[in-house]
Amino acid sequence: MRKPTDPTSHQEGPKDPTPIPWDALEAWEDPIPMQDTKTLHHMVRRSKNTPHSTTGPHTTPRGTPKTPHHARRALPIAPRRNPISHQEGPYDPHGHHEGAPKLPHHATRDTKTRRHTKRGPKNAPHNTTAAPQPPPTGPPPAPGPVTELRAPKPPLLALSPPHGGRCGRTRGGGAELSRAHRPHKAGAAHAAPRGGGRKRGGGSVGLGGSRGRGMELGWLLWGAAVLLLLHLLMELSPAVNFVLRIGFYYVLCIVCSGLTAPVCLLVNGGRTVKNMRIIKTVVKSFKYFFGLRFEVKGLENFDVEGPAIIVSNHQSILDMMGLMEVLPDGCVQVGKKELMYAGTVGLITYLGGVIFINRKSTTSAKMVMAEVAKTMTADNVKVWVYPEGTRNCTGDLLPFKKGAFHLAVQAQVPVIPVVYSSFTTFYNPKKNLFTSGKIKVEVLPPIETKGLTSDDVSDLTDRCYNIMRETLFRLSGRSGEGKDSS
Ligand SMILES: CCCCCCCC/C=C\CCCCCCCC(=O)SCCNC(=O)CCNC(=O)[C@H](O)C(C)(C)COP(=O)(O)OP(=O)(O)OC[C@H]1O[C@@H](n2cnc3c(N)ncnc32)[C@H](O)[C@@H]1OP(=O)(O)O
Ligand SMILES: CCCCCCCCCCCCCC(=O)OC[C@@H](O)COP(=O)(O)O
Repeated sequence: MRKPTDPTSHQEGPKDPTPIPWDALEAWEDPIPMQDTKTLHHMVRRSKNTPHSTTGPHTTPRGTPKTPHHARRALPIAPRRNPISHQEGPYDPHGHHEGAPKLPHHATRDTKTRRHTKRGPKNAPHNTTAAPQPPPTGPPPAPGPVTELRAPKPPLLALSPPHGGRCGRTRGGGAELSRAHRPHKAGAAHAAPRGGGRKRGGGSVGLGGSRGRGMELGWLLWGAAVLLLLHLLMELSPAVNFVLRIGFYYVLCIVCSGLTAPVCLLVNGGRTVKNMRIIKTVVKSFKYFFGLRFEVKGLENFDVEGPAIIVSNHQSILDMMGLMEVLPDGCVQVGKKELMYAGTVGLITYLGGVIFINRKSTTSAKMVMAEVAKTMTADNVKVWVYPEGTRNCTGDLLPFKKGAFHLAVQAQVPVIPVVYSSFTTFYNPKKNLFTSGKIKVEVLPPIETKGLTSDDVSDLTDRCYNIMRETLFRLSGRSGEGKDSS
């Protein structure tokens, strides 16, 4: 007996002179899950080579390999045409053809019912010459989960070898339009099944296409409607506007962190200040989503020899955009250790070289800062610190913590103050205010610490505080206020 070519195998078997009537597979009643077509092809091929009687009860000759159970399960019901005996004839949607494999018990339950009601007793020989049946009267049978008997729409791309053509080394694996969707070729080896091929093919492609387009249009319309509604709500309610915009910012941070982290790992291999370049590039794009503009002055003040301590005011989580807008190369930040656990944002801050401190423990914070003082010169990194130690969106400055200034004196590096104008003109959580706006940023000249000691830290802190507060008021259009208070 000829060894069948297993379409699922990639070994080339003997050429088969007559192409498998793949269209017959389309005649099968059930939509065949893609992964089962191969099983099906396998079954068809195997059984094709087993001599079958085409009349009388079907007996499997001795020695024919059994249909594996799983393959039987995959096999659908009542084929349109018997792909094994290739009998021509009208399609009997409820008849059971000779040669079609037995179905597992559960799958035949519904068919039995249907067959009696529609087609006479069980197993009656299929009358291939009978006139086409009158359309069934009464309500159509409810489609069963497995025994759906309506002509299925076969997958547009059926995994099957090209029809009759050659597909390189193996007969398996090609993807092609299935019979029902292929343009009908005149004089094809097998006439298209009644009510099948041409109509279904033409119809289904057209139908599928227009239905697909209709679905897309529907979704687009829905999307547009939702966006319009959201826009209206944002216009009408400051609270909705605030929540949606800040929520979007959070989502942007979380998602972009998750996407940027692998890039940092791939490009730089792990935790390094070099990742800040990548992070900076991504975060700098955020301003466009929120209609924020930065007006920067004094960037040349970052051009100091070697490391430095940068201190800036801290108003909100939006500060990350201001930070990245002016961040010089080789600069890490000091952040609260809770940030490390902020999901993907924690990962990206870790990869960016952020120094995490425990604000609740002065001792441990001091130890970390002392460690940084030692290494920053060796590593030639700048360190960005928010001396207020927390966010403050009042338009004024909180009293400064001294940690950054102890760090600068211990490392004998300059302190470079950076001031951002007040966000209160466009951002105030208490008033649900979050609109577009302009932020003025000024990098002030460095303050030298060479020769200073820890005793000078208090003065250094106060000096820096005053300069920065005055600048803040100036940039925020409140000049004249900062001079009198110390
Ligand atoms: C791709 C898309 C990505 C999207 C997402 C964006 C990701 C962006 C990626 C990456 C950027 C990440 C950016 C993160 C930014 C986070 C920002 C924050 O988390 S801000 C909160 C934490 N930072 C601070 O807290 C620093 C400021 N604090 C200090 O420096 C403190 O001084 C500290 C914590 C060290 C200690 O704080 P104390 O609460 O004890 O207060 P005190 O007054 O400063 O110190 C008490 C006594 O200890 C002495 N002392 C302080 N530090 C000392 C030191 N280092 N050595 C010796 N003595 C010290 C002081 O002189 C003071 O003593 P006497 O009052 O003078 O008697
Ligand atoms: C899966 C959980 C993800 C959580 C998403 C968090 C998104 C964060 C967006 C960027 C955060 C930038 C760092 C920052 O600005 O943190 C605030 C701290 O400086 C000060 O904290 P606090 O005022 O003392 O509470």
